[in-house]
Amino acid sequence: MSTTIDRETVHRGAPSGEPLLFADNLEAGYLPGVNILQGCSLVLHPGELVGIIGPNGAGKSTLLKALFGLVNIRSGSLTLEGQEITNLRADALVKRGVGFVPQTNNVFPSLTIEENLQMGVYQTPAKFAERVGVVMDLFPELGKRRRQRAGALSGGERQMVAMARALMPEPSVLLLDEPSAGLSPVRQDEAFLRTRRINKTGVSVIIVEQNARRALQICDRAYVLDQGRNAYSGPGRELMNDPKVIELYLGTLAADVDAARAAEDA
Ligand SMILES: Nc1ncnc2c1ncn2[C@@H]1O[C@H](COP(=O)(O)OP(=O)(O)OP(=O)(O)O)[C@@H](O)[C@H]1O
Repeated sequence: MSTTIDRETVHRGAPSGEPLLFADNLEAGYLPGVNILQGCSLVLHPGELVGIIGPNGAGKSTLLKALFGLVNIRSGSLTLEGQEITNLRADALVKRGVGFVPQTNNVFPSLTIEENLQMGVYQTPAKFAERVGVVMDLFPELGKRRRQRAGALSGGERQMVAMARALMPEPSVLLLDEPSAGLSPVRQDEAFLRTRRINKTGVSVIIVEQNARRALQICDRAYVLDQGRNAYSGPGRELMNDPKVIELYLGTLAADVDAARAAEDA
């Protein structure tokens, strides 16, 4: 395993102290001999909301899946509270307090909302009664519809069920894969606000997002990935205003700014 990474550069703006989750120089991929992650690193400190942004195919979702044991890590290491968890299976990670919300197929459509939440604590069913109230407080919209099948819900509602299910076992770390994908602009805003609200309850969050501008607005810090490597990192608002990041990765933001300036000048 290479240890040549300049931690200061790769994790710019990160708090000092022991990270909750530390991915160090990960190499990972799907096909033999083809690495999608080519030395990615990331730290998440307690209470942080950290974003992963970057162009299509940069490896953002692959990094998240590697953190959750769904893609084999070939080199590098992953620790949770200082304990080695590299390549632990997803069910073992859930037991240790890691939750994951996939981008698609993230609910059991034939089950009711309540049954979906029960699946979230299938390893510790006795926790259901205690946790369901806490989670429903975060998603009051779901409380009124507990007996409705998840398959009959809108995309935004399914996203809520998926987040609620992942929160049922009381994770310390929540991994979210593009929670705004496929939602209308209003629903996207709600998904970002909800993510922030979950984070404020004390859950540390890593969010992968295509909508880089909105992600940077809510994140404490973010990593920009490019071709399976760390390209930039820093506080969300700082990255939003970094000309290099705008030019290379926030094309839409640059276009928005240009359009706004043009409108002001007209
Ligand atoms: N199951 C898979 N099998 C083989 N290759 C895959 C698989 N999933 C993703 N890839 C490849 O891995 C690379 C990175 O994909 P990934 O989904 O991690 O990127 P991303 O940054 O999340 O992109 P996007 O924003 O488009 O979702 C791509 O070249 C993709 O084709």
